[in-house]
Amino acid sequence: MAYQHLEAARALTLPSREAMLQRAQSVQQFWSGNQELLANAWNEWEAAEQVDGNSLNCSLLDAHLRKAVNAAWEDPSKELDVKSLWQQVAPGVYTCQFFNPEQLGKLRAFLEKAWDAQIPLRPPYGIVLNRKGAMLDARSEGHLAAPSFQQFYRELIDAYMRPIARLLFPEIIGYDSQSFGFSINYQPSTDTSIRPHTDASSVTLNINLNLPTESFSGSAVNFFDASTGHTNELMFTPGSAIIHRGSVPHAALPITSGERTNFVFWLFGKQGSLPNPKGDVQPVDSKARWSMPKALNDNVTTASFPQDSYAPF
Ligand SMILES: O=C(O)CCC(=O)C(=O)O
Ligand SMILES: [Fe+2]
Repeated sequence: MAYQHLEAARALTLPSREAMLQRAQSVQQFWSGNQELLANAWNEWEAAEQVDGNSLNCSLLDAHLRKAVNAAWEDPSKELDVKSLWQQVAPGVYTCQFFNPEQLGKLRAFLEKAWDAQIPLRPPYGIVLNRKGAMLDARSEGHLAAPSFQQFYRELIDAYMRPIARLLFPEIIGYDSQSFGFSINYQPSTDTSIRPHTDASSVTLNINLNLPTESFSGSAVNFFDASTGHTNELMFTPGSAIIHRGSVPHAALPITSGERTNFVFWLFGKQGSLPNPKGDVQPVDSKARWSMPKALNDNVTTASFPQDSYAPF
């Protein structure tokens, strides 16, 4: 059999939604017991589907952001050009155009294809179990382990999210070595909203993946400003991103038509550690912010950013 792992993975029976919601032990056993099989299956899937390993790359990003980030990696003294692309919309909350909407079709096509691969993917528990979402980070069992996706995900986290987060939220330095990620999808008939909560992250990057042709109504994200009592209601547009301190309370309002698909990425410190809200912030220079794991393509572990296996959910 040419693709024996792929076939074996497709023959698995996914635990029921009820069992997942109850966090039954059999569910945990399913994901941990099949971890290696699933990783092999995703490898074979890329070969079987002739997935172009280079189709997911930074040309999908907004050109202004990509250019400014590349320039800052070359010369960290240019980092303010990155910062100026992010607009503060509430305390601890910034927005920016992240993906180029015209390019997003490539990413969405890949994700749809992966969704249709019939390889079990673990949906994110988060606040509620999201039916059409997937775990993305290699620390998460049942994650989207397709190698080309993992390479792209690492680049988004290591080349973009971490230095941007350090620029906007200096207190996260030292609490940003670990990454976490999942996708979410809202539809009026399935998962519609998320109640108010804070994230177990030092910083969260939430990126919309809707195509320009995919409109939706409702589904604003509310951010609560404890100092004023104000609620700031933000709407995603195709490819736009919100980056916020994990500690800022937020909620997603019910979606009333269409669909919304997002990537949600978290950073935190070793074993889930988070910055002390009252702690002193150590001043660091721009070079330290734009210091990079040695090899971006080196799946997870790098000398400067060793990953642990702690997962918040
Ligand atoms: O609806 C959103 O985009 C926010 C999602 C969120 O806050 C979460 O998954 O923790
Ligand atoms: Fe959240």
